[in-house]
Amino acid sequence: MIIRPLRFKMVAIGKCSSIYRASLEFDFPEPSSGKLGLTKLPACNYGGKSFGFSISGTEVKTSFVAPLRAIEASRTSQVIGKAENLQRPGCDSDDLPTNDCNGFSGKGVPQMSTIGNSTNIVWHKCSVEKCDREELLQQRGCVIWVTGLSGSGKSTLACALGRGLHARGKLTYILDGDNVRHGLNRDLSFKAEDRAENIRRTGEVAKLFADAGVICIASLISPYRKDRDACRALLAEGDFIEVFMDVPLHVCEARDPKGLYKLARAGKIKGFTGIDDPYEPPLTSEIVLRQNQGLCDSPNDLADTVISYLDKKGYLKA
Ligand SMILES: Nc1ncnc2c1ncn2[C@@H]1O[C@H](COP(=O)(O)OS(=O)(=O)O)[C@@H](OP(=O)(O)O)[C@H]1O
Ligand SMILES: Nc1ncnc2c1ncn2[C@@H]1O[C@H](COP(=O)(O)OP(=O)(O)O)[C@@H](O)[C@H]1O
Repeated sequence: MIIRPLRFKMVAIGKCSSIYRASLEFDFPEPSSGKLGLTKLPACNYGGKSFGFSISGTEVKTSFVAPLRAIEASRTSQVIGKAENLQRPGCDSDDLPTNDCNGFSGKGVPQMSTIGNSTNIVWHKCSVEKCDREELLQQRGCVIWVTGLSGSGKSTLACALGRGLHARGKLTYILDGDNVRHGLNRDLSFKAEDRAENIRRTGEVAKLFADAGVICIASLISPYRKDRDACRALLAEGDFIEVFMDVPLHVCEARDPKGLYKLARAGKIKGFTGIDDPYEPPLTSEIVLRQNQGLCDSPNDLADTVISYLDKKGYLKA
């Protein structure tokens, strides 16, 4: 196995003055077998099998198996509220889309909606839908939302998970808090309302990836329960899988790979999560990854836990 060095470069992006572009990778030794190998990192306190976890949550619906309908038709419909309220013609039944190519059904004027500041908008629906994309990809789109303190191992898990799923032929995409703040969210700071907007935007993007059929891995501190729950509410039941990196503050602070805790303790960074800004731990995560007796599993073992969950819930097939 090859472990590439962990590299961090501190940069100032928009209002964020101390975020890092992270680059870390673990190469898995057994890609052909599709089985993850154990990774033991020197200088990391892994301790073999002693990282505990628990899995909870309700059974997800069975996957849609409708054939791909490459029909050049489209339709419009009004959509308000949660994704589970969306009509899914062509997915859950043999109904074909009934609207014509101009996007109107001929049954009257389409209903307009007002969403936020957008007035007079109409949802435009296409006949190639999520289930069709999932059929192509042979997987089910979902969002794995990794939350935890800075230094708890979110990015490391996200990378290990991305590699593990990639080795199994699954399409993933990582939305890492640090990285998303380099572009889409470069205008946001770390004050509460900006963190909320950071989570909201990332949640919406993650939802689009899931709709594309991709297994989207979002790794952000996402310290406020309300914001995480709002992201959950964007997705259909079961499609939002919250992974809580339940690593105590003193462990994260001891790791301090970017030196941020040190700066926060010295008062040089204000409003740092866990120091002088709150972190609200999840109450009902699907997966909790926690240390046991001060030791934890390797990132690959942790990724295996998540992959087993996805497999059990049917996300690794269409
Ligand atoms: N004030 C403050 N509080 C917490 N974190 C800070 C802060 N300032 C900069 N950083 C760096 O930004 C990374 C967290 O970004 P996120 O987008 O995940 O944060 S949040 O979800 O909006 O709270 C976080 O990266 P991770 O260590 O990967 O979590 C930090 O490196
Ligand atoms: N399972 C683990 N056990 C021990 N150390 C880990 C583990 N996962 C990550 N680390 C180390 O902890 C530090 C923080 O990891 P990172 O993934 O950057 O956390 P986060 O993204 O939550 O800030 C890094 O030095 C990393 O090597």
